[in-house]
Amino acid sequence: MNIQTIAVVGAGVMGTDVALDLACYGYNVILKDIDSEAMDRARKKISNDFKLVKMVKKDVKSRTLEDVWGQISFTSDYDRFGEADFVIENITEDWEAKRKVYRELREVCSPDTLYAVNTSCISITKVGSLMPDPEKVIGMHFMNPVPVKELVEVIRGEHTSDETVDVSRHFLESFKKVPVIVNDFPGFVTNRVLMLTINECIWSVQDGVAEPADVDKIFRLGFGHKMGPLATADLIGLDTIHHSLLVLYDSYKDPKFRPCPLLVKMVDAGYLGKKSGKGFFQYHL
Ligand SMILES: NC(=O)c1ccc[n+]([C@@H]2O[C@H](COP(=O)([O-])OP(=O)(O)OC[C@H]3O[C@@H](n4cnc5c(N)ncnc54)[C@H](O)[C@@H]3O)[C@@H](O)[C@H]2O)c1
Repeated sequence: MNIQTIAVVGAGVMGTDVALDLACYGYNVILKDIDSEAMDRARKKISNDFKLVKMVKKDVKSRTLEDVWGQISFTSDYDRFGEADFVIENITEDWEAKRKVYRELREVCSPDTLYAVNTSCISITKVGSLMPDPEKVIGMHFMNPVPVKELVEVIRGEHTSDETVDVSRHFLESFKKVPVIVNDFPGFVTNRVLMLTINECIWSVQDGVAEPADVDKIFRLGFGHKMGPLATADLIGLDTIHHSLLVLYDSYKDPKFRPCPLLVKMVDAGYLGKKSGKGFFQYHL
């Protein structure tokens, strides 16, 4: 299958960087969001993150920011989705929101289009059940920040075909990703473990065991992590952590996944982490 045009749905933290990464490797990208402010932030993020890409990725050194703008078209509608070989969906981690989008996508895309769900915890099988051809639906859990992280956790839904897995693997390798294929279970491997760790660290802060900086220092110096769990939570977005824990809690019906009240309070207060300028730590926007 010759993949040239990728429709990226959702221009938030992940979708924007997915679009940038693909554009750096010459793919035609249609980047869609329903929020005009998100689009403005996406343009700014692409300009900023492109500098990072140039520093860390030797194979795209000859690319310019003008090249990148030439590869990405920004849109708030589905007009060009019929051209998409692959859709990579990165909207908010919320089942009802995702359900609505897939209902729309099935009306506007070609029958040959493949669908990659970028989700932290939502079942790929459940997303597949929304589509006429669930064999063409696969999970692609990209790591943040996308252009510098090679790993992609690829999730095979119950009905995902071997062909979709093979095409996805080759597609990801074409822009220097390293896919690891796992089976579909809520949270997969990464977030089943990571969300629990982050949540437990937040409980430790709430219980007054340690300040956020010390919690993270323990993980960095004690366990050799490059980044502590609370800085990771800020990078991911505390709203996304909250949504992910709710999905895990609902899926396993296990109280160990209940979101810590301090997390809920911070989300209610608009302290979403790096994207809002304040989370467990402070950031310049
Ligand atoms: N943030 C991370 O580190 C991370 C890592 C891996 C996977 N994920 C997953 O990726 C997905 C996106 O996460 P994010 O952090 O980019 O979220 P985000 O909140 O930063 O961005 C989501 C974007 O989706 C847009 N959106 C919502 N409904 C839409 C619709 N119907 N059509 C088009 N756009 C719509 C919003 O306007 C927003 O710009 C989530 O499912 C999340 O769990 C996030």
